[in-house]
Amino acid sequence: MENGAAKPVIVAIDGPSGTGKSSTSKAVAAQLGLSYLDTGAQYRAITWWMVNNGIDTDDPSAVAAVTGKPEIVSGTDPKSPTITVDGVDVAGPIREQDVTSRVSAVSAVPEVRTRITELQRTIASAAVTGIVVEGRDIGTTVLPGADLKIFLTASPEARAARRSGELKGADLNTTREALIRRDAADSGRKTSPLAKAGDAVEVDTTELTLQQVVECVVTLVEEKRAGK
Ligand SMILES: Nc1ncnc2c1ncn2[C@@H]1O[C@H](COP(=O)(O)OP(=O)(O)O)[C@@H](O)[C@H]1O
Ligand SMILES: Nc1ccn([C@@H]2O[C@H](COP(=O)(O)OP(=O)(O)O)[C@@H](O)[C@H]2O)c(=O)n1
Repeated sequence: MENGAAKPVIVAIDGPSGTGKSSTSKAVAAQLGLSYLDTGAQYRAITWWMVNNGIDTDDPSAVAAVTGKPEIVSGTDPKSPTITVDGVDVAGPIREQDVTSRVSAVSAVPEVRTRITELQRTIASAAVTGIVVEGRDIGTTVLPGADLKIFLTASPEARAARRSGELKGADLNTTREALIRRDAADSGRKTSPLAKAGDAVEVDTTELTLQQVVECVVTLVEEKRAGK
């Protein structure tokens, strides 16, 4: 590139809930001076809008009909990522139970996926130094040409324990069941299911600390940049 500027690096991190995608992606992006995009937050944001506007989230045609209405804006600084819907900060409300229980149904609607995927590609192509994008279908569908693809896994027990730790007072078994149900819905849908790309590096985080996972991914990015 001109002026010796490095080519932007695109990192795709996929995997089921509680495997450490968000924490790993933010830390890797911050450490390497890259942007960061939480695509799950975008699906949660559109779901929040549907719930707030009385749309029946179990009716795919009702969801499809209004998919273009909300304006979703993601701030991509890994040190303070933001998400707004029609100018309203929804970072808190999108983590609430009513959104979590409906997001898989909304995100399975093809019109929703087309719209959010376009948004994701626009954000990724604008990242000057590069970006870490985390989700379910980034390596397979959104950015199949990513420089590095990571697929994080962890046992359901470890993932449920991590999530229960966040949701104060939540019962471990209930959290585990809800998490397994959401994984099944996300993996089983027709359009862009949760899946490992053929060329993704799989990292099982069950026995690793967050710091170890971050170091592993940073090393892989640096190796890619060095052309190894
Ligand atoms: N390797 C790890 N070991 C222990 N806890 C972890 C690890 N990775 C992430 N966590 C914790 O687990 C929870 C879920 O992590 P998160 O990054 O939100 O996962 P995801 O984005 O895949 O759902 C967070 O509280 C996070 O601090
Ligand atoms: N690229 C993506 C990211 C999330 N999603 C959907 O959005 C939901 C919420 O994603 P998330 O990353 O916030 O979920 P957690 O793993 O943080 O609980 C997932 O369960 C999927 O239904 C998706 O379909 N595709």
